Parts: sequence; structure tokens; C-alpha cells
Amino acid sequence: MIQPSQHLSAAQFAPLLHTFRRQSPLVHCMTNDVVQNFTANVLLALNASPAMVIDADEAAQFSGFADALLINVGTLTRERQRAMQAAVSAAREAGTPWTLDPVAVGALTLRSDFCQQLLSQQPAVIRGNASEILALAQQASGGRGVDTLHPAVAALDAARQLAKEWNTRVIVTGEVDYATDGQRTFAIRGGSPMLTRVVGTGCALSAVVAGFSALPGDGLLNIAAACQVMATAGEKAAGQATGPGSFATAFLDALWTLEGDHETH
Ligand SMILES: Nc1ncnc2c1ncn2[C@@H]1O[C@H](COP(=O)(O)OP(=O)(O)OP(=O)(O)O)[C@@H](O)[C@H]1O
Ligand SMILES: Cc1ncsc1CCO
Ligand SMILES: [Mg+2]
Repeated sequence: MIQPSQHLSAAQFAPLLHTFRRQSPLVHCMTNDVVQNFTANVLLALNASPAMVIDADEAAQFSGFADALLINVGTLTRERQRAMQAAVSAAREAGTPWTLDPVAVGALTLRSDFCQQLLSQQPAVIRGNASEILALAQQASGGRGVDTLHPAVAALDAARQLAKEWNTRVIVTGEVDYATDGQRTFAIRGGSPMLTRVVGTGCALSAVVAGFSALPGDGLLNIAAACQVMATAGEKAAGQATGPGSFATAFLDALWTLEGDHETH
């Protein structure tokens, strides 16, 4: 049976943003070379603490005491794969929630095989664009490089199926973001197409999602709030920017000043 999507009310969103800022999660980011700096700045703008620890031994140590771990395969190498696997194993042992961003999964063998192996290792969340979620569910062959070829809604069934099969939560992003645990689904509207004209907004969202996955309470609601944070800040920044350069700056400022206390869709 098709379950309807719920929306996130301002009353739900504002206190979660407040809690996130107060708890300031320490997020261990094992992410790609393109987005390291932007990802760290997005987390800092939300008062979280990013740390990019990538040596296999150090990563295994660090994921034991970070609040959350992000695995993003955007610029995967065999050596990084070993380090990421060590970090995931240590995170699971320590009970640290870890989030998977399966960048460009599908056509490329190393990352596709690795992401399939990771599915059975209890990710707290998987966050990808529609082509990535379809490819992970083996329903399509992937996107155009790192970009999606599908609208988010086209991957909603695949997201629900993945969530059920692997007992996890899946976020598929696009014009509308969907966050599902296979039973319940939140739809998060807003944002701006400008978010796709600056590299790494999806990757940074995955880091924010990882941080929100460390909060107590309703895990699905928490990660839906992460999407709402990015959508609301993106919309605000788009209203002020004249192009991608000023958008990136305005976006960080909007994250910093976001109140979360107004009605959201
Ligand atoms: N058409 C759109 N309208 C509004 N917001 C959008 C649109 N497309 C994407 N977004 C937003 O942009 C952000 C990044 O999502 P996207 O699906 O582009 O990730 P991605 O493809 O993984 O990006 P990247 O790999 O560059 O990090 C999300 O917050 C999403 O809601
Ligand atoms: C452009 C690009 N190439 C590999 S990772 C990445 C960042 C967006 O996912
Ligand atoms: Mg991506």
C-alpha cells in the first residue's frame, strides 16, 4: 500500500534545530576531495564540529568517539575504501551512527561494489539523489556523473524498498526531498535550483544529516529536519544572491541566522 507523505511543521522543526546547535555534534567526515571545505563550513555555520580524519587507523579510532560518521564515496580510492571500512566497523562497535552518501553509484564498479557491501552494515541513513537511490536499489544504472537524471519522486519507491530491506532510513533529494524508513515518509519542499549550481550541497546535506542522526528522539523526524534546514536556508539565500558565488556565501550566512521558527510549507 502506498503511504502518504507527511510534512514537517515549524513546531517540529524549530526545536530540533535548537537542539542540534546546542549539542553541537562532532561529525567525522570521510568525504570526497571536492567538498571538504564547504562541508566543514556548512557544519560550522550550524554550530556543529566537523573533523576530516582519513587515515585507516586514525579513522577507526576517531569514529569510536565522534557523535556521527559520514561515508561519502565521491572520490573513492582503494586505500580510502579500506579506511572507510575500518571506520564503519569501529563505528558499529562503538554504537556511533553512520551515514552513507553513495555519490555516482551505478556505472562505476569500485564504488558500486563498495556501496552494496556497506548496505548490510547498518547505516543509520542513506542520502542520495534520485539516480543514486535508484542505482543502489538496482533499478537504474546511475546518473550523469554525480548529477541526477531523475526527479526525486521517481526514486521514492526505491527509497522505501531500500529502507525496508536494510532496516535503515533513506533520504532522496531533489526539487522535493523525501525521508523514509519504509513505513513513514516525510516530504520536504522548498530549497532552490541554485543549490544545484554550487558543488557539494548534497554532500554537505549528508554531513548535516549525519549530525542530526546523533540526536535523541524520532530518528526519521530528526533527519527530515536536516533537509528542512538546508531547504529553508537555500530558499533564503536564493532570494539574496545574484549567482552561484554570492549564493554560496549567502547560504552559509542563512544557515547561521536560521531561526526555524516560521511556518514551513
Ligand atoms: N530543483 C530543486 N529545487 C529546490 N531544491 C533542490 C532542487 N534540486 C536539488 N535541491 C536541493 O539541493 C540540495 C542537494 O540535493 P541534490 O539532490 O542536488 O544532491 P546531490 O546531487 O547529491 O548534490 P552533490 O553531489 O553536488 O552534493 C538538497 O538540499 C536538495 O533539496
Ligand atoms: C564533482 C564531484 N566529483 C566527484 S565528487 C563531486 C562532488 C559532488 O558530488
Ligand atoms: Mg551527491
